[in-house]
Amino acid sequence: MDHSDRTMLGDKALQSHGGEKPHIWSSLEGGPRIDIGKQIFCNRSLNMRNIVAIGFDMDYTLAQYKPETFESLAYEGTVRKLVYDLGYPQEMDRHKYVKVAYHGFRELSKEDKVGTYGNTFIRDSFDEPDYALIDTLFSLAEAYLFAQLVDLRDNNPGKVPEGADYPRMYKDVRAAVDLCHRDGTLKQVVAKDPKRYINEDTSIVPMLKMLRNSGRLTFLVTNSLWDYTNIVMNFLCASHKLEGGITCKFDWLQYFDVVITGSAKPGFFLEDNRANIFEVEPESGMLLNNDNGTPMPQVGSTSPKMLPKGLNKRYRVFQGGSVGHLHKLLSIESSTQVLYVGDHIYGDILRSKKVLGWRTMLVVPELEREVELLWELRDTRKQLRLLRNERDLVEDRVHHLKWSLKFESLGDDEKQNMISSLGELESRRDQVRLAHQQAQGDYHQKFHKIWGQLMKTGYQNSRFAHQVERFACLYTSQVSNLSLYSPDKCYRPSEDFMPHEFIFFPLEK
Ligand SMILES: Nc1nc2c(ncn2[C@@H]2O[C@H](COP(=O)(O)O)[C@@H](O)[C@H]2O)c(=O)[nH]1
Ligand SMILES: [Mg+2]
Repeated sequence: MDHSDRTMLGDKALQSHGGEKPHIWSSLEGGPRIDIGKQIFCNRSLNMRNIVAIGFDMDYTLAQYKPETFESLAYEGTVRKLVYDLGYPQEMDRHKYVKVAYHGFRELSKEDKVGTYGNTFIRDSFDEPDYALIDTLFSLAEAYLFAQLVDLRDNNPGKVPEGADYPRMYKDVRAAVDLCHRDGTLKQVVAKDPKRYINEDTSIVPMLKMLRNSGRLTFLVTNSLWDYTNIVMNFLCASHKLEGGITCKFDWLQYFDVVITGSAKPGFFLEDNRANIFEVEPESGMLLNNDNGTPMPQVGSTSPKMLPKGLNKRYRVFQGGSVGHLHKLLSIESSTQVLYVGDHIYGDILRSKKVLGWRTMLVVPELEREVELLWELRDTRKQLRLLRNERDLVEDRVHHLKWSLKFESLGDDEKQNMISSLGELESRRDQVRLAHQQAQGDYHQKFHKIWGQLMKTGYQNSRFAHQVERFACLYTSQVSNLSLYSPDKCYRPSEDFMPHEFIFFPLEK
């Protein structure tokens, strides 16, 4: 590994977020070298000095679920509901992949793809209700199961319940997944053994402490309800202490000025949302009426019900409400003073940015490997560009020869020479085209066997990348990457390039 490799990749050994000694910016070892997979990327300038409050989503942002256990839990829970409540058969093959242009597990031919989706590249038109968006990791089990049912219906139509066409099957899967999230199928099991389902991240507490020491307010806004939130946050913020035998049920609340559970995002971000807000009594989970965050007496009582003794009143937990309540509780004067970190481009990022004007940071766990691979495959990319340039060059020469043969008055010898050159060039063009296609396919498969690069569709940015660019001011692979940067950092976007400017750049080094 040469020096530039070390600079780009940083020192992994120093940055183990799951390890005992988290490496954060404010520690003595903290500094400018950051592993590329853990860097924070910037779409729009963001000066952290202007940020007064930093908020976090919980599920798949602070809490990263383990795919090998959590996704199986979601998948199996959903299958049980489909089989026992909705009459679907039990046998469904598990070990295949799906892709948008697949029908079940059958890849659509080019013609079928055009027939189904049209041949234009309209990134924004694939919206609900005609399309289902798989844009949160929670949706994976659902997408996989639906593909299995499509296969089952095509191959064994008699085995799916009568009248179950594709739309109905999707609705059934959706309903079963939804129920799994509401009736305890997932949460009861995770709550019993969080360590089995959620990654430990010992950087979270130091990150929150650093942000708070820098004078920032911190808050949590999650769609999960209080009982589950308390279990997950206890695990994330106190698991190492719990192992020492200390039970610290609400200690984690000290890291947040306000906690809002059951927030019903994205509706939460609408300023005209009239949802009621309730204060949660942490011990009992009881909901207390309040007036815009101010405690009020319950009917039959003359004084507001106070939280249990010993629980610092400064730490406040709520359920429901809207962004208006939150701004009031935190004394936020302008939306641009708030940075919100979430994993769901639609539920967390799009509305909060577009409607409200909050600054946003999207967490994309797949990005870590994607960025590392981009770095590892830089020579391959250079080869691809060379092949592409060669293909263009040969194609241009073929066109030119064909034109000359058609329109120039040529002597017999000259014409013969041109015809044989044309033959050679056409065969070279076919070779280069094939080599380019194969190299391009191999390159994409390095990222994901079926999907290829997350942020690309061929040479263009994917729909997901397009949304990230539009709505996420910052994006990164893990929430705790924030701990690797100064809390006063001024994030600046990279320079924009138009296609004509690439003429002047040498191929990547
Ligand atoms: N009722 C449903 N709940 C769902 C579904 N998918 C996810 N979820 C739940 O939402 C929250 C997400 O919390 P956040 O911290 O990311 O805001 C979590 O409790 C999930 O269980 C669904 O399809 N239906
Ligand atoms: Mg989330």
